[in-house]
Amino acid sequence: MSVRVVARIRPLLKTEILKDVIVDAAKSAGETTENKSIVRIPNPKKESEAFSFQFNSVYGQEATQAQLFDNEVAPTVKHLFKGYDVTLFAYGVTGTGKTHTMRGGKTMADRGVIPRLLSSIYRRARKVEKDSQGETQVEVSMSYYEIYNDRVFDLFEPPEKRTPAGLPIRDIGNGKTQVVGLTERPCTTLKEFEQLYDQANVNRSTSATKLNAHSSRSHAVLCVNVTQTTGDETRVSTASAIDLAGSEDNRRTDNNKERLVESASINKSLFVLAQCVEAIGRKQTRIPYRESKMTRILCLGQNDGLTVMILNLAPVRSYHLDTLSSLNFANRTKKIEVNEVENQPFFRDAPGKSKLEGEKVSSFSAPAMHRQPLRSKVLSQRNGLQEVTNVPKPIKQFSVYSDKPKPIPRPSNLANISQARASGVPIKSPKRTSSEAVPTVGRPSKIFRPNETVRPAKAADPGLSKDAIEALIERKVNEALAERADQTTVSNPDPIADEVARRLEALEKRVEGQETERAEGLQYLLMAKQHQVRGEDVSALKMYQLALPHFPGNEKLIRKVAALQDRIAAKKAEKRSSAAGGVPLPKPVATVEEDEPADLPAARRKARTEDDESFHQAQAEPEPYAEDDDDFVYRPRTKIRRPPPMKLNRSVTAPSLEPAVKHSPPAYEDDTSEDELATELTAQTPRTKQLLSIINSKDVSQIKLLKGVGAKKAEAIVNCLCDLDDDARRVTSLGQLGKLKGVGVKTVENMRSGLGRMESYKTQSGVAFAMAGDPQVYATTRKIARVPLSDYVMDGNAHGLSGMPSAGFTQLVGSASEDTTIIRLRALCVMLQRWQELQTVLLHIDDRFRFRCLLSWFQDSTSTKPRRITTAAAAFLEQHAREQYEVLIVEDLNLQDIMQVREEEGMSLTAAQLGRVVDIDEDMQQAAEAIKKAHELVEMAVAAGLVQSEVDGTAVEGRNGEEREMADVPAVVDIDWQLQSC
Ligand SMILES: Nc1ncnc2c1ncn2[C@@H]1O[C@H](COP(=O)(O)OP(=O)(O)OP(=O)(O)O)[C@@H](O)[C@H]1O
Repeated sequence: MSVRVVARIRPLLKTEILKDVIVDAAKSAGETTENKSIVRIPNPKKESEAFSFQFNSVYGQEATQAQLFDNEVAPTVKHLFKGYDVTLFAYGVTGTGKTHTMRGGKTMADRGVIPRLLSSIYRRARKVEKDSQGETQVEVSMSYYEIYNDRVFDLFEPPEKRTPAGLPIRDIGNGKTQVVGLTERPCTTLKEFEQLYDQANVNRSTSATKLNAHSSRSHAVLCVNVTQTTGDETRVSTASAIDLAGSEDNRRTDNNKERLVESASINKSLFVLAQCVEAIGRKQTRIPYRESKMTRILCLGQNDGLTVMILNLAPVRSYHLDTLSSLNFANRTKKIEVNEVENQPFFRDAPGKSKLEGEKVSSFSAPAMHRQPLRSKVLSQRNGLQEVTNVPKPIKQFSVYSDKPKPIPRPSNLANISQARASGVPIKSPKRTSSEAVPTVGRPSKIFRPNETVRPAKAADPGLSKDAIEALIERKVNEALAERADQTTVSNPDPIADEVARRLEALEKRVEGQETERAEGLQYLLMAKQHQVRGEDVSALKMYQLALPHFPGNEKLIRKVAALQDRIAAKKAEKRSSAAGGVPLPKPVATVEEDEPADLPAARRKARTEDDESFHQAQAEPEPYAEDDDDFVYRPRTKIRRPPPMKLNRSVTAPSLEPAVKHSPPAYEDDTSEDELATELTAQTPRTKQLLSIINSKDVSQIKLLKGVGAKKAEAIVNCLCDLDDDARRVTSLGQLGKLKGVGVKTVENMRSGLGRMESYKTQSGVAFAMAGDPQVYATTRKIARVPLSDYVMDGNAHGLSGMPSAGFTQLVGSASEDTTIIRLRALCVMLQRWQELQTVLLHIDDRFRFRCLLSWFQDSTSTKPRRITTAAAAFLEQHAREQYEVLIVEDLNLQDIMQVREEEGMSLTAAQLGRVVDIDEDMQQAAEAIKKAHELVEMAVAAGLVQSEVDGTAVEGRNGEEREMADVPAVVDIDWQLQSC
């Protein structure tokens, strides 16, 4: 079933006047009832013409809250009680009435969808209980959180209690995600709900903007869990009501810096949502839902349920283009097919079936957000869907009518587009040319993202990629076989086979289960630490206890828990005795961290506050949950403080081989053990892991490819490893590696720096980290940029560079001068290297003039910049400009030039040319084969050990591990060289 899309046109506000109204609701031809299903809006280029968009229902200005609820939401409640999940979400530009629709006002008539929904749920719950004569019991609980600046915050927690990094989300398999550490509140009556809901809404981030006095600055997600229990059978279903923040055009909002930051984040997430919807519409295999927390969490209709999208529209001219853009989005959304799958009841005693039990185990009181990513409909598991299909069926095909219908020439190329535009024919969903084809044919920004069939999505496998697992298993088998071959007596071959089987089993178990468990444990640890820093010992203890099962038998952790328990007990006793006027008890020796006494001298308290703040800040910077929660790495405090810029490079990306504690004297006695604990428990970085696995492969041909290691040294290393005792034949840390004969600290650093320098993009935030291993490039870039480093390393946002444009963008690209803009962009381009991030930056350029100069700069093939980015950026700018500034494209841009560049570069791509010529051609179908072949060859080259694949698969290092020029890292590096090698 498709997502049900209903549009609602809000009434005029006091500041708006009737003559500005341009949007209205109309009946579709042949409609006999009062129902309206068409939104009409004039063509911005030709007012006499109107576009008509058809949806499931359309509510005009006069529509009441009750009408909307009764017609669109009330019918879903009975399905909720049948076990289907229901998702309702409001989408629209800022100030169009989303919050009014979802939350509404305080009077009975003004109440929005959410209070009405709850009221309806309670009513139905009572009915179900009554009808079953008390045999069925219904419990209602809820969780409520917001996604603010791409971080998840529990709205039941006051803002001052929030951790800057927000709550982590993690994948829990099957494409579902879970918000870890979310509060779930039972609410038995409507009154109780209202209290909780109102209280939580106070915590929601709202601010006044020019377009809305109470603008929501976050996406708010309310999950209402309905649990029906009949005897041993329990059925849980969830209604999610989502009030998305509205996109906003910053030229109209006059936003200040803080609002701009929020706005950037909102716009980005909505853009990603649009991309997801588009990707689904195009049936692409890769849906970019991981690029924003909102899309990661949200799925339209939780995919397995009913989904209603309420499209909020403003009726007036000032929103004209925004309204068109929303209508186009809704148009695409409507075509998304979702599965309607009933949540199966489970039986309390049946092990492994309990959804509730599962939740209890996996997330302490955490109501899980079980959602799936946006995806195309696969196969419906049509369990008892009869009821659901009774919901009024959406109209199958969305159509746009024009009052004066004209044949719309489908532009086959850019010239046609110009023609079409010149003739005034609307192009609502402009056909992308090459830029569109990029994702379709798997022109991934990370070119070594393996072929789906070869190496499935990394996301599903937080610890090791499937290839790595395969390789590991193969290596294990080989090791075992080699050991067997080494044996002089083959007296007992069976035990060896058993041994291999056991080891493989253990390995599989570790890879499949324990890696995930460990990541979860680490998350608890991090949260514990955060609580502890805030002096919340009880919560910290709870987190440590939750972490315990993930690190069974870890003595330090056990000691930590015991110390905290002692300390809490001592505190209680102290409180009691001071309440009784007695002498305070002495504190236990094994305290973890001193609580801040009330009478602490002000200066000291300040120092500590600052310390804590910097800690929080430091935590927020590398964003341990950032971007890819699966690759979670708990970074001990000593390592994530931001050192001065130049030194930062070395200290962060090239971790010293010395123990972490040496770097920073512990503030408290126990902090040392904290860090040691963390060090002990944490995995090495992916780069270190990769290095160690190469060393442990004992494969001379692989080892000799490491930077600074020739054939001789490689042999020496392997000999040295083979000389070790059986047990110690593996190197498990950089320290151990450095101690091998002939390998010093410097060699290790060399080896490591030769591997995947792009790694820093993935795990750290900010451009500074991108510059990490290479101070020279960093210095040059700074020089080019002529802006202070601080502008680049702004706020350590979860998505690294995506934080940068939001916070520092106005300084960077906001300059009025064309030259400065380009110089800065050039610097950014050199630094970013990754299309994804650059795209985010470009998105913030909503100015015709800059669009034009940027586009021409990107098209200028003589300037030094990565070709991959150049072509992609040019295509992107074109596309974006086309949507936003159609006229600009037609009038101002030299399309012939673009065509020529493409023709020269892209038309006859071959695998061998890919190294130099990348991307964007008019006919990607042709190129697709070549690209696919090239990828396969690269895979082969990597597998054959001829080249080293980077950790995150972004680029490939040369044979000698030498660094590529920063400005010259194309999507496929030296493919022709690799081909020769192959
Ligand atoms: N159907 C309606 N009837 C009466 N007033 C409405 C209606 N819809 C919206 N409004 C008014 O319009 C203004 C903006 O609405 P609202 O705050 O709900 O917009 P929004 O889309 O949630 O904006 P943002 O995305 O900025 O949060 C408010 O003053 C609200 O009361």
